[in-house]
Amino acid sequence: MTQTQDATSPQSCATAGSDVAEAPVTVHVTGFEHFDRASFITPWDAVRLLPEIIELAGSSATLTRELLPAASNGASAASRNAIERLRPDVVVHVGLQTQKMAPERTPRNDAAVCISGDIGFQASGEDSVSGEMPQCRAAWTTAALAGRLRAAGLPVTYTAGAEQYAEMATNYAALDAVSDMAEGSRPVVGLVHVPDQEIMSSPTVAEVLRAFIVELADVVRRRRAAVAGLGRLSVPRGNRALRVGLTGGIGSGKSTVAGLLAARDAHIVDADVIAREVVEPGTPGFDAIIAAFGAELLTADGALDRALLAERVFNDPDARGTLEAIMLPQVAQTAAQRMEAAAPGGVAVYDVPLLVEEGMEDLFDCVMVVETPRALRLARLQRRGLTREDAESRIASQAGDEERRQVADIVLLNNGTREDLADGVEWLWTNRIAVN
Ligand SMILES: CC(C)(COP(=O)(O)OP(=O)(O)OC[C@H]1O[C@@H](n2cnc3c(N)ncnc32)[C@H](O)[C@@H]1O)[C@@H](O)C(=O)NCCC(=O)NCCS
Ligand SMILES: Nc1ncnc2c1ncn2[C@@H]1O[C@H](COP(=O)(O)OP(=O)(O)OP(=O)(O)O)[C@@H](O)[C@H]1O
Repeated sequence: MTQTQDATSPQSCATAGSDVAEAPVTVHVTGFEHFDRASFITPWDAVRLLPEIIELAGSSATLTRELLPAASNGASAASRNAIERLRPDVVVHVGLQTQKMAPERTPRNDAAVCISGDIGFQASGEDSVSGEMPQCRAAWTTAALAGRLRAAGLPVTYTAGAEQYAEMATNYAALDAVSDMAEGSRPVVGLVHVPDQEIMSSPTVAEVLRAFIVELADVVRRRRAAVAGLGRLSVPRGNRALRVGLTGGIGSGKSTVAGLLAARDAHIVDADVIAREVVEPGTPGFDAIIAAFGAELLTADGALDRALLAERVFNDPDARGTLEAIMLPQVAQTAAQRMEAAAPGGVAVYDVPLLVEEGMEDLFDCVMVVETPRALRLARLQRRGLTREDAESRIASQAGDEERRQVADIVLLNNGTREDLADGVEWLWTNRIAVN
């Protein structure tokens, strides 16, 4: 039979819950002093315009500010120093946008957005940073936050990231500093590139920064609520759609649950659907995959041979990593835009198999995990045409039930009939989703 289960017990923790939700969030924001050309000062101008206290739904963020030297060594040291001294919940580095942008997709808890406007300025000399870029992976956080700011009408583009110059040195110093800290006490690190004030006024940039800080502070609040065992749903979200992350292992029944939620007017975004769109023939994703895996992946009619690609990637973690590095940032970018299209007060659901693997949990107000015994999943996948071996290798490529449970606010056990599942979703909708 189907059972629904809260990962937490909100009623018994009501008092502690309000303490956690209302606790202020500390934010350290830095901006750069002038580079070698005096007019390029927007970062610090905008940072100075930020209020000392930013209102959050049911809480507040308190800001400290710091002017960083433009030289990379000085900026890195100052950044590291501030993190170690202040131990803020959030660090935001604001730097100048250059025309050269390269992927910023670190696996750590950072987020980078770029305010549109290309000023064609390129830092040089001691501003450059040598050494390896941190390990690259999908930047869901980046894409999601940029999507949210854009949905709020702010002039933000998602950028794949920044070149290696002073600002990146600062950001990497911050990431290095936080990765030395114990898990759980690490600040969320955000990076913003802003255009010169001739392109965008400092008050507009400050407004984008404010919204960015609200989103990062809410990531912190949801993480706190989850760690305290209260569930992310306990954090007030203000007047926007409820963001639900729906996940589960392959064949667990996510799409079936998404269908049941759609019947209640939830706005559904499906990662697997987007993952097909971004590799249609003629897309940059398609070209990148052929360049990485070879033309033998083409079918007779010029499309991607998905079965052959599946055979390659689900038996070879390196190949899977290559495919994910190409696809996941694009999937994230589209998904974030679609999630934010949900009306305020509505429910937006992201049906995504790799929520846990990609560390997306704290971006959602609620993480719903569908769990089904392995034997049932194997049987369902074989009915769908996968061989037992293929089904096993896909399951082995994903996180396990225990890892998904660790991040769940709600676990939905799909071990009964479809009617049982529908009853479980009905209960959850009425008692957990609709009441929020
Ligand atoms: C390898 C591909 C071409 C196989 O296509 P196919 O049509 O057989 O499967 P489909 O895309 O419908 O995915 C079915 C299921 O496989 C599992 N799966 C897909 N990609 C992955 C992955 N990278 N890691 C683990 N499981 C995966 C998911 O549970 C998914 O629901 C395709 O899965 C793909 O492009 N994967 C890479 C993109 C990706 O990681 N997508 C996950 C959602 S963002
Ligand atoms: N309770 C159930 N009883 C019988 N069949 C079910 C049940 N739940 C789901 N199914 C079937 O199992 C299969 C897998 O379900 P579904 O497609 O919803 O899973 P999924 O988690 O979205 O899979 P994927 O990871 O491949 O996207 C489907 O054919 C679905 O109709």
